[in-house]
Amino acid sequence: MNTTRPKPAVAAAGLRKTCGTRTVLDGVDLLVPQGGVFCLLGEAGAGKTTVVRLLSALTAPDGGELRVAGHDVVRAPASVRAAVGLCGLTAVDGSLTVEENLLRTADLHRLGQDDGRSRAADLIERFDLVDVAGAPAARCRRGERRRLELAMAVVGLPPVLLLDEPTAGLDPGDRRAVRRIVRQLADAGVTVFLATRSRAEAAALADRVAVLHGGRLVAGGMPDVEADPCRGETGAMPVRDFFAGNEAARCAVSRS
Ligand SMILES: Nc1ncnc2c1ncn2[C@@H]1O[C@H](COP(=O)(O)OP(=O)(O)OP(=O)(O)O)[C@@H](O)[C@H]1O
Repeated sequence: MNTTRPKPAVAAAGLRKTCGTRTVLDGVDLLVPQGGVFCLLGEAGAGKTTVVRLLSALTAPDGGELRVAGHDVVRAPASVRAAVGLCGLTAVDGSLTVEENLLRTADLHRLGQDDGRSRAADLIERFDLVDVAGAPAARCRRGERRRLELAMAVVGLPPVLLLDEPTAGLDPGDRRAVRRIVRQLADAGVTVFLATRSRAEAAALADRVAVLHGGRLVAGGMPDVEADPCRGETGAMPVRDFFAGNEAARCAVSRS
């Protein structure tokens, strides 16, 4: 019998980050298992983007431990960067077509010409970009551009995908399309770590939720979505019993 437990996608212990004299993250512990969608929920300024930047090894912690896909962000930042996809990290070049942007990203991941082409074609199909594949990215609508950014983030087949407010600024139809893609990626085995201010977003997508408030985690667990027939269909539903009995968490998200 194989008793080896799969490594968590993210393991943080006592994570601290300061900016000047300001403590932005104050001892954050996180354990994100492989697979599924993990939502980090919190109001503006809670520290979500800082967590995402630490997870992608774009910045280093000032204290605590952080491993992503089994790699230590301080000792092995290059391995962490290779293991994560970060939406928006590779900038879309508006003068290139949608397809060319994907091929360029595939090239950055050293996929090789044939693999790059088939990966780009697959993503264009699956992310509903067929109609704009040959158009300059600058002409894409906002929702198409967001789907392109998502596709570019997963060209290299990262085991962990980091998303910071992936549906912000999108209209409801485009929001649903992005959520559908996020769900498909998670169902295909990608661990999605999604930072959001929106309880509706967390309720629509999350398998697990942690609530960040003032740089500290104040709640975590599984949303009560099974009882909610609207899951994934609407951005406006109340999140019933989402943080039952946890007043701190309710306060933390009351303005989101
Ligand atoms: N480089 C920096 N220098 C000074 N303060 C910073 C810096 N980066 C972040 N902060 C502060 O740290 C806090 C957390 O910022 P962060 O962007 O991580 O929050 P957030 O939860 O992502 O917020 P939002 O939802 O508005 O994006 C904020 O108060 C922000 O002003």
